[in-house]
Amino acid sequence: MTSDSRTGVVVLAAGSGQRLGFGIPKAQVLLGEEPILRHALAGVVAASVADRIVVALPHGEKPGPGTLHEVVEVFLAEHRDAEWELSVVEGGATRADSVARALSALDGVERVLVHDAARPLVPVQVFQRVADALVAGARAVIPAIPVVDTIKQVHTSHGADADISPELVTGNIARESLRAVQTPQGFSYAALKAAHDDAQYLDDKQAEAITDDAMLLESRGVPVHVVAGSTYSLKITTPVDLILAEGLLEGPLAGRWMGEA
Ligand SMILES: Nc1ccn([C@@H]2O[C@H](COP(=O)(O)OP(=O)(O)OP(=O)(O)O)[C@@H](O)[C@H]2O)c(=O)n1
Ligand SMILES: C[C@](O)(CO)[C@H](O)COP(=O)(O)O
Repeated sequence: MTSDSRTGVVVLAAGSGQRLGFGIPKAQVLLGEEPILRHALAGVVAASVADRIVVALPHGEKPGPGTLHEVVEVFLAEHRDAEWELSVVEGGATRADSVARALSALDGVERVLVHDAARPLVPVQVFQRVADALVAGARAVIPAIPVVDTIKQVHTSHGADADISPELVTGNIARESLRAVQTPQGFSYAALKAAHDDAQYLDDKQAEAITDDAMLLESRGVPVHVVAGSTYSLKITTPVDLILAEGLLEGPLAGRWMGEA
């Protein structure tokens, strides 16, 4: 445990996985031989940062064989003697709704990590870097990695050029200061809860623009600290991500790779 005060971890598994396209909730899709959610829970537990874990499951899912509820029940049964507590909540219509519902079930913790089950291979070191930064005093901390591609700004071309291609370049953005942001994102519980409570009053367009939790804190003037993420923390969004994740599960290039995950 990183500290003696209580840390909660929210595991978001309530998404439908439209872009993955398996016709079942994404967290239920097998990665190797186990559902994505099971990998995510194993990662959280291996990092030893959680006193309490709350898993957001798809809205309307009833417990039963072949469900994510069952994945959680089996995981719990295998960790009967664990020191952490684990509970489930029904997720909401959007990621932010699911976070808000899970936060309500975590009242009493001092710090909270919000993690996408869709990032099932996050190394324990990343969880620990985030948790350690919170213990060191950060109210908000996110893991991120440098952007490797050249980044250009484009505009949808409506002129004659639209016959040639659908977009025109309007500028370049220096990538040195850009970061691709991952989860788990860590927060003071009180700060994140207050931000989510206020976010209820955003209109649909504003709510749609909020794609991570840190944005809510940034808009309230809370400094958001960045720690090193990992290429292993990729988000499974489309089928190619699942192929990449299965490759990572098999191991780092069969021993030929000498880098840090
Ligand atoms: N209503 C929602 C929507 C998303 N999520 C979670 O938020 C994370 C990031 O979402 P994303 O990758 O976009 O997942 P989906 O919403 O399932 O994907 P899609 O948009 O392709 O349907 C995932 O772990 C997902 O389960 C959630 O808990 N509740
Ligand atoms: C929170 C997140 O994982 C950070 O990269 C990401 O923004 C969530 O992705 P979504 O597809 O927009 O839900």
